[in-house]
Amino acid sequence: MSAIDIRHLDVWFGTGAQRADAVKDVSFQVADGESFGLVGESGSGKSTILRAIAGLAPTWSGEMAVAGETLGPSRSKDFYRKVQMVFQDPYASLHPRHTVDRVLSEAMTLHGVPDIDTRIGRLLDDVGLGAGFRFRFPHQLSGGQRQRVAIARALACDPQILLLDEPTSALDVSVQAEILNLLADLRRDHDLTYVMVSHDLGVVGHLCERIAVMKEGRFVEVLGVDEMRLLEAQDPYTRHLLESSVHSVR
Ligand SMILES: Nc1ncnc2c1ncn2[C@@H]1O[C@H](COP(=O)(O)OP(=O)(O)OP(=O)(O)O)[C@@H](O)[C@H]1O
Repeated sequence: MSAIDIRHLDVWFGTGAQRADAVKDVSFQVADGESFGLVGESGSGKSTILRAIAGLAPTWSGEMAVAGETLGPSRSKDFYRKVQMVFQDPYASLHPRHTVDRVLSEAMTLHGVPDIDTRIGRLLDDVGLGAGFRFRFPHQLSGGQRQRVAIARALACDPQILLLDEPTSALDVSVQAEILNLLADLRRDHDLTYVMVSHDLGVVGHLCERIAVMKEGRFVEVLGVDEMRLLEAQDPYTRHLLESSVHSVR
């Protein structure tokens, strides 16, 4: 069974004359352990797809089956253990007055994870920080270290799927590659499935096996990362996108 199976997804905001159709008739499947990328220009609907999966888009239609659950208007508590989101901006996604210890223990307490103490140490090792970071506050961390904490929080309850929304675009270029390598290692070591949004074809090419190119709410084309590297796109819009970022995809 696919980790993610989405059919004919429409997502819209507002009603009547105010209605904005953000995602239009999008279908895709992501296999267990696969990494699937969403790319396209700003406003094309990439983040809205992640938000719809996570239950953060109020109005949608179509069918979504994710982590073994057929999704309706609400999500089960266990869904939020199995499916975790990592956001672009670790500055905004961490509470400024909560220590790393508190950030990591809160979700585990909520989901009844046993032996939280030992687990926090292991999580900090897994994301390359180590126990010395346990009682630090976000303002005592660099941008890359904060994103490592956000990733550790996402991993805390042993999820199956990570929804990654531009996870490196707020970081210095020198740090971006470190975080991408970390995400690649974690996927392998924790048997994770990823859906990742990025503006940057190089980033997606580094981490994903397949990518969907989006424009104005629709999928223009889904292609494998090898086709992407060889610039073998069928659709003119995809070809234009690839050719304009040829240095980053090869
Ligand atoms: N809460 C909202 N209310 C109204 N319109 C919204 C809302 N969120 C998103 N939209 C609209 O939905 C469309 C898709 O937005 P979305 O953020 O998914 O695009 P994106 O491809 O992720 O863009 P970016 O790369 O800039 O984040 C845009 O036209 C956006 O203005």
